[in-house]
Amino acid sequence: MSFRLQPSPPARLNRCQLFGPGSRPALFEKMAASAADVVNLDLEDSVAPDDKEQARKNIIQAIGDVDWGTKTLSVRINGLDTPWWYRDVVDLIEQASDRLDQIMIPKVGNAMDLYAVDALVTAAEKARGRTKPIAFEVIIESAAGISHVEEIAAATPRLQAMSLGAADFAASMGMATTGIGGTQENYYMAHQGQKYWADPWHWAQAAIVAACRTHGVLPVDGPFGDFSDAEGFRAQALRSATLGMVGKWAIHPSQVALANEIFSPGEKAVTEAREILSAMEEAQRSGAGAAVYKGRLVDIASIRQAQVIVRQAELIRDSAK
Ligand SMILES: CC(=O)SCCNC(=O)CCNC(=O)[C@H](O)C(C)(C)COP(=O)(O)OP(=O)(O)OC[C@H]1O[C@@H](n2cnc3c(N)ncnc32)[C@H](O)[C@@H]1OP(=O)(O)O
Ligand SMILES: O=CC(=O)O
Ligand SMILES: [Mg+2]
Repeated sequence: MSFRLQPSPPARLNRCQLFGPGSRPALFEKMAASAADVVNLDLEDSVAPDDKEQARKNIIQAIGDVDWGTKTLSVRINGLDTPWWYRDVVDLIEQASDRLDQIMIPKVGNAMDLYAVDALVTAAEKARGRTKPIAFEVIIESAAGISHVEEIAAATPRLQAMSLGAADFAASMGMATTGIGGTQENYYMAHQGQKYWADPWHWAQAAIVAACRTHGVLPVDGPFGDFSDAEGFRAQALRSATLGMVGKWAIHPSQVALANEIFSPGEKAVTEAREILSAMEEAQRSGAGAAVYKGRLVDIASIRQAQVIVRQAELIRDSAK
């Protein structure tokens, strides 16, 4: 056990991040009215090169005009390998209202990428006299990004969340797929004539969760492209939640309720968690470090597990007030 305590991530809900292209302003009110905790207005890959400037203007206008309620309002800027990103940052900070909470930076490859964006954001914020600092979310979606995931997670105190971008990640890694996330037909083990499918995203997700938990950042699962496959989305999201991720993207409104359901602990889980905490309080009062709950061992580590569930339930309850 390190003597350094694991930092807590930002205490905000991030069960679902709903995306929409900045070039489709007709979607903005619908995104604001959705049940997603986070809205990501996109300037990057869902916007064609000829539409970039207009999309930027649409987004800047909408940040001030639309009632975004209590959502975390985020804009995905263009990648650092494009001619658009610095203008995205400067125009957003100089021209958008202070309602903007976060900038999402795609295809981050190392900590220096974040240093560069941080420097630009810091200067623009000072020039504008902006008092609410812009938060960052990054997308890990390249071989370089996953190789440097820990230094990226530690790169700046602005960093609040980190997502896995399965589409670009697969491309960068040279994976033999055109799907966006989910089960991959050819990724299986064969045993006694049966196929057993494995999860090709698992190792990258686990690396992201570990880096995020080490540095107090929210780990998030990215897109699931086949929005007609609710069961596939559910299976992917359940695996992510089990690994420690706090939420998942929605690239279509039909995925929002699913993500919210899966990343909200159910009543049974919350009741069990509270009962474990009570059982442990009881045990500790009598000087014991362990107890039996429903026929199984619970100990001091069980308190920490149960607290994860109870804290998330309380966050959801408080956000509904
Ligand atoms: C790999 C990555 O980088 S993923 C992240 C970037 N990608 C994106 O941002 C894509 C986001 N999603 C979209 O652009 C769209 O949902 C699409 C293109 C996938 C499908 O769009 P459509 O063909 O309009 O979808 P569909 O007809 O099923 O829409 C149903 C309803 O939901 C609305 N809707 C569609 N997408 C969204 C959205 N992202 N947010 C809110 N509402 C939406 C439609 O306007 C429509 O509303 P209506 O019933 O009032 O008419
Ligand atoms: O940006 C997201 C991705 O999957 O690529
Ligand atoms: Mg991408």
